[in-house]
Amino acid sequence: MENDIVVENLVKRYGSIEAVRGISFQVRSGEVFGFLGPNGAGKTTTINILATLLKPTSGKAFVAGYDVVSQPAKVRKSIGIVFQDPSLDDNLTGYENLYIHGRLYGLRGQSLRERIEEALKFVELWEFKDRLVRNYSGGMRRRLEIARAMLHIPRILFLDEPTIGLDPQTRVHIWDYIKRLNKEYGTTIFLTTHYMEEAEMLCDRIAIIDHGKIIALGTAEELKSMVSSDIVYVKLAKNDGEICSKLSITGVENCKVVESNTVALQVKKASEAIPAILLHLEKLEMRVVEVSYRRPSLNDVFIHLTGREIRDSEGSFIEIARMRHRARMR
Ligand SMILES: Nc1ncnc2c1ncn2[C@@H]1O[C@H](COP(=O)(O)OP(=O)(O)OP(=O)(O)O)[C@@H](O)[C@H]1O
Repeated sequence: MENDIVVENLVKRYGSIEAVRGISFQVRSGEVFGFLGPNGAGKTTTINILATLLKPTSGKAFVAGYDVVSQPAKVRKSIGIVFQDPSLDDNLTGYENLYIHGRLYGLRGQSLRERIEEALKFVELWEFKDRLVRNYSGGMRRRLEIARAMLHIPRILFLDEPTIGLDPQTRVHIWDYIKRLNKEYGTTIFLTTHYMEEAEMLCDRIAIIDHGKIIALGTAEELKSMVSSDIVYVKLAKNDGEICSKLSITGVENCKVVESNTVALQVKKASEAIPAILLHLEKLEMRVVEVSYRRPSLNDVFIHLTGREIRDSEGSFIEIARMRHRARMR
């Protein structure tokens, strides 16, 4: 299968800070590929190098077959990019924003008008085309940015944290546009995110990045199989301070009280462990109110690999700080 992005031993230093520390990976043509990692992991730096906005310190990167350092113009013709920070002109209408962008890409006349109409209809903004962008909501702006990035039908689309700061409902809509873009236009998509569910929902393959290094790469299922445990939740009718010691039976690898009456048990295979756990509790005459289990999440994979969490709570705190900063800059 053809590769649309090839990265070999890429390094980027900002003075003494090594933001990207020798990463290598390939993105296949037609694939949705995600970089998942916490803030400061080096995701934006990588995307900026691939989009020719930043020069690498060393290593090689090829996008659509072109070298990002020696053939930047050819790379730029093949790509679209949606930046993490807003980059629309607030004082123009949605239509005008796309028109200017299209002219910059050499589109004009009837074909430009047709492309704008198609792109605005794709993201369901056609009826708002004459409204000033300053009166668009956060979700509408993101959609307009996607429309702008797809205007020249790029072979590869880069999305840097495509749903950062958006509410969950709008986030799901944006995911839908990204999936459709990939399916209907065959666009190869490279996106960065620190939302695990976003990586899981959208990406064919995911590279987990931390401190400038790729620490794991594969499909969500492959990554999750690195953590070979399920988590079983057992809710008891009564609180029991000794519950974990009572449940130290064969097959239970770890036990944690998560709520007063509920324990989380780490087991190899939930389907095999649950009957044994229930039988054991019955013998102890402890009444069970509820049993559920979950497969490991990408967050469990990150914890397994780094000992830390890709904390969404921390992410949202940083997002709020960033949005405030942006608002002040406007
Ligand atoms: N222009 C710069 N000068 C100095 N350091 C930088 C610069 N840009 C990024 N860094 C540092 O490089 C590291 C990687 O940053 P980068 O923005 O690529 O990470 P990220 O994973 O995209 O995180 P975020 O989502 O917060 O942007 C961080 O330690 C950051 O502080």
